[in-house]
Amino acid sequence: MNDVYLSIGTNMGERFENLQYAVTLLKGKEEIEVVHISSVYETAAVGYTDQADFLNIAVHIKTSYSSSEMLKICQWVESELGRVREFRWGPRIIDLDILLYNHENIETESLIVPHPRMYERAFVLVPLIEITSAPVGKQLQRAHDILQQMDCEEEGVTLWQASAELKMMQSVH
Ligand SMILES: Nc1ncnc2c1ncn2[C@@H]1O[C@H](COP(=O)(O)OP(=O)(O)OP(=O)(O)O)[C@@H](O)[C@H]1O
Ligand SMILES: Nc1nc2c(c(=O)[nH]1)N=C(CO)CN2
Repeated sequence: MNDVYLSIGTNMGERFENLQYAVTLLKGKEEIEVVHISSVYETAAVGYTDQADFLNIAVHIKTSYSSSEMLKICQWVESELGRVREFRWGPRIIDLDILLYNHENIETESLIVPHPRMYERAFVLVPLIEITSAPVGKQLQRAHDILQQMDCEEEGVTLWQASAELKMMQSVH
């Protein structure tokens, strides 16, 4: 089984329901076990800043899918929620990014892992580190070290809901 960390973000429509639906779709796949879901964080938009705040979570899954299959699953979830690609870093009903796939470094035309911008994004690092009690491996240790230097409030990341409802959806409660 492969250990995979995903980042999920949304800033359109019913944001919490969007997160719930995305996790439900992942859980519905026989090849995916949802091990941990972070609390929900409200985060100021990064990149293109003239848009609504996001809700962000990180999810740890175990899966037999390869990394390229996992990318397809993420894109399938996005399309099931009706995501329309408008412009880079623009508003979105849902966005699933693969942060880490085991300890692998992957670089293909369609997939780069670790996610190339994850280490500069507090909205990724805060939920990610929350669900990794011991940062095992170089990549998580780096995420942990960078986060220690960040001022989360200044970065616009605040706890929105330590969501029991979402936590109920993970296999370890
Ligand atoms: N680790 C990754 N996770 C998800 N998509 C990736 C990854 N690496 C490369 N991609 C590619 O990035 C493409 C664009 O993704 P997307 O439109 O979600 O970008 P974005 O979310 O707007 O920006 P960002 O990549 O900065 O998060 C996808 O079609 C996918 O092939
Ligand atoms: N706060 C926040 N900002 C973003 C996000 C996101 O999920 N949260 N996703 C982006 C593209 O991946 C660009 N900017």
